Amino acid sequence: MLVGAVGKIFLLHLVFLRRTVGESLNEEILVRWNHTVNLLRPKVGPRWAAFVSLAQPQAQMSNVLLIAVPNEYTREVFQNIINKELKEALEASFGAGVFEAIVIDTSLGEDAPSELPASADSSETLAVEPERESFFSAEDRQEQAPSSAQKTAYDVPTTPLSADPGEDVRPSLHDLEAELGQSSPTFAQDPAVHTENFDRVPQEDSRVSHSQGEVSEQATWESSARLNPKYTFDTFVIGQSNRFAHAAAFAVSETPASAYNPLFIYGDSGLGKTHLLHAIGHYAKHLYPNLRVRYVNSEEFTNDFINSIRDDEGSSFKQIYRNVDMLLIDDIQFLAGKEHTQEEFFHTFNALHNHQKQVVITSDMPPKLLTGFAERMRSRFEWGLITDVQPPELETRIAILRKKAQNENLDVPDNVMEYIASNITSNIRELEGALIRVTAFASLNKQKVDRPLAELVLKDLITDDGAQEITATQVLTATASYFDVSIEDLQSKSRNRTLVTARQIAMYLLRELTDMSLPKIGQEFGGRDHTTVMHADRKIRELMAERHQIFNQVTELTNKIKQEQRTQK
Ligand SMILES: Nc1ncnc2c1ncn2[C@@H]1O[C@H](COP(=O)(O)OP(=O)(O)OP(=O)(O)O)[C@@H](O)[C@H]1O
Repeated sequence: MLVGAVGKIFLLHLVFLRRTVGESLNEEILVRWNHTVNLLRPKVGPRWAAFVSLAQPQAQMSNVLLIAVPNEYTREVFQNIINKELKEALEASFGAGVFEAIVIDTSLGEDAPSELPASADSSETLAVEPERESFFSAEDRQEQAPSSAQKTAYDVPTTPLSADPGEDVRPSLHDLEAELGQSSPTFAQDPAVHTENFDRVPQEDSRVSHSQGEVSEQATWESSARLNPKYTFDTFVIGQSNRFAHAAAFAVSETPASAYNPLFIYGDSGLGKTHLLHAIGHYAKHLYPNLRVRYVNSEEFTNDFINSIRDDEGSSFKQIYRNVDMLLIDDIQFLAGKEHTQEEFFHTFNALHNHQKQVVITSDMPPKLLTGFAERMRSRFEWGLITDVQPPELETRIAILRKKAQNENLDVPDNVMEYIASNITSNIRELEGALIRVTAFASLNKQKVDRPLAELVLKDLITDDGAQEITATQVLTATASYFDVSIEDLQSKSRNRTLVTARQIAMYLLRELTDMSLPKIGQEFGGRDHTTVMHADRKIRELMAERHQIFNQVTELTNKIKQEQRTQK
């Protein structure tokens, strides 16, 4: 009963959030936020008041208020310099027990300062306590993060706003409205406040260091969390299509098992679900270094389960999956119809949930539409928060390409990014693939990247393919015939040089041209591990920019597969 009620409350939150995030922000939150801002500005003084006006409330979920700020630096200011004042103002406006989750939304202010003002020794306008100032280094951050011994439920306030329905601890909206007055400006809407102060911010001091992307790739991947170092919040571009999912993911990392449990993210292939899942793990581990996080694809979960039965090691399976603080499970749809694995997952889920451990799930469908799942399983998926990711709109696609180019040190003019982003619209993996091809071709031929070159390279990739899907069989058949080998050869364990290349190219093409997950692709090659597929994918991407032959082989094969697909329509 209680559980059902909790589920309903969270679903109501979802509906509420949809409204607040997707359309207009709930008026009550705005009023309370304006009140917060009014309290905060005089307390923090002119230097930091300008930062306050850059923030905007996004939504309130239970006792968590999501606040968006334009960049990491502003977040640091909120979290470390004016945090005490913020908490007091929030309490006065939203009531006791409400705490903030601060997310970054770059669209909020491109002019916002991204560095610490040189003269900002903090003593000028706000008496900053030494320990808060010291938060400006990554090491300090680590030191201040709670150790597992100190933590109870990750040290987050646990009193939800509505903990006791009979006792509303919030100040009344009426009081706040009265206090604010009808004509009181919303600071976030006041352009004068946005620009005020920032012109004089010197561009120096890089003490704000973000270590989450700096961890050694090998070390991280090999750790039990199994997180891909490239998939962090830093590398994730926020747009209209994923804003809500990002905010929810962020809140979960900041307050595991407190904000929503489970968090269920669904959407079509290649739209960033896996990326968000890994980002949650990275950031949660960054904030709580002792947190035990485990990322797993549902197919690997199935394999682990089956192997544990085969090897009579059920207890070690339970040990692995039930002794985590955060389970990140990808592509849950692959458990469809797998009765016994589902049963095991059901118990794993219950064990974790009952012990206030966070579960995050991704899927290609919302829980209600997941076929092949027991009802009790689906209803559990609905206990927490459900959110989707949509295909990104043009601006976000361009921003993703820009970020990708920046991360990989690729020099790509704007009009080329626009061309790619205008033509590849529904899958971010394909978007990235197109960018790689164009830059690889330019590098191989020592040409500069420009629009005619992009059109030439992508002429066969950018076609109206209709809804027809490319299948694994098509890719394997085409690759085998191209290299004059058999499909069995591709699937074999042979290390023959030609076969290794052919196999890796086939894996790369399956990744780029189909919706198949890494484990699923591995299965097509005699049950190889998903990390082998990841390795092949990365290797071919690199080789395409280094070796003409590989670039040509990949391009010719892609064209061949696409042509076949068109003739079949
Ligand atoms: N908003 C984003 N910002 C930056 N990169 C993104 C974003 N969304 C997706 N990507 C990139 O697109 C690629 C595909 O994303 P991802 O694997 O997370 O998709 P997915 O939804 O999990 O797909 P599938 O369901 O097929 O597993 C990844 O390289 C990821 O980093």
